[in-house]
Amino acid sequence: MRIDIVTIFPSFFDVLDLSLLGKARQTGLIDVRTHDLREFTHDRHRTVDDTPYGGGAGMVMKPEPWGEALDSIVGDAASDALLVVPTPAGEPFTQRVARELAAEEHLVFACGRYEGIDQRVVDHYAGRMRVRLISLGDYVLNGGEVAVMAMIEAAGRLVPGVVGNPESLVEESHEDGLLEYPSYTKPAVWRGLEVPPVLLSGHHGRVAEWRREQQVERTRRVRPELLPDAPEGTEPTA
Ligand SMILES: CN1CCCC[C@@H]1Cn1ccc2ccc(-c3n[nH]c(N)c3C#N)cc21
Repeated sequence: MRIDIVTIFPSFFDVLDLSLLGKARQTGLIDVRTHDLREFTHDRHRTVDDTPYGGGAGMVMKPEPWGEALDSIVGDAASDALLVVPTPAGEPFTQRVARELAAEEHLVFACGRYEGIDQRVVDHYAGRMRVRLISLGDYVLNGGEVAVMAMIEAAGRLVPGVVGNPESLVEESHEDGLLEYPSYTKPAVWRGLEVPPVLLSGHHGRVAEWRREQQVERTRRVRPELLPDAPEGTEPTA
């Protein structure tokens, strides 16, 4: 998988050199390239924003630098790459969307700032490649970088070979539609708190049954709307 990120804060993504994704980069499983949008400006001040047509507060990101930056990545014709634009106005980012991104050969992320990117950028590239507007959640960030970091981590870890033990991906929250069960490790008693005895029983069947029950109970308490039989409009009971 190749990932290109266009941003005015390229160093924000230096952290991707660490941990699992760092190893995936070193082994060539994931090729991550950052591009400084200001490198595609031509004025002395390296301007990337301007006042909004129609008035209003804030600034809007100019289309010209974006066009030059994205053309430098996908060329000036049709492309099989997927352009992902993080925005509060996008489709919700879920584990299903993470799986869809993980299946892509080439992802291009456009990190906006200010009030966002001139709409014509999305409209222009929608004519030559697939474009998805995706929201990290129902709250407002100052730009797309945090969202892109989360999307890259959530999708990158699903790329075959990135996580050592693929089995560990199966029993995670949201992977099977339910929240994950509680986990414990040594010591068996800590500050008077004991590990649930079934986990010390060595009976794999009972452990599996207990873990499933914990998943359902936790999901019903915290995110009942995720339960397969949840009626429309279900609210958390926690
Ligand atoms: C604050 N400012 C005026 C209101 C509109 C947003 C703008 C800031 N901003 C600029 C580019 C940009 C991209 C993503 C997000 C974003 N916020 N919340 C999410 N779940 C996001 C995603 N994914 C925010 C962004």
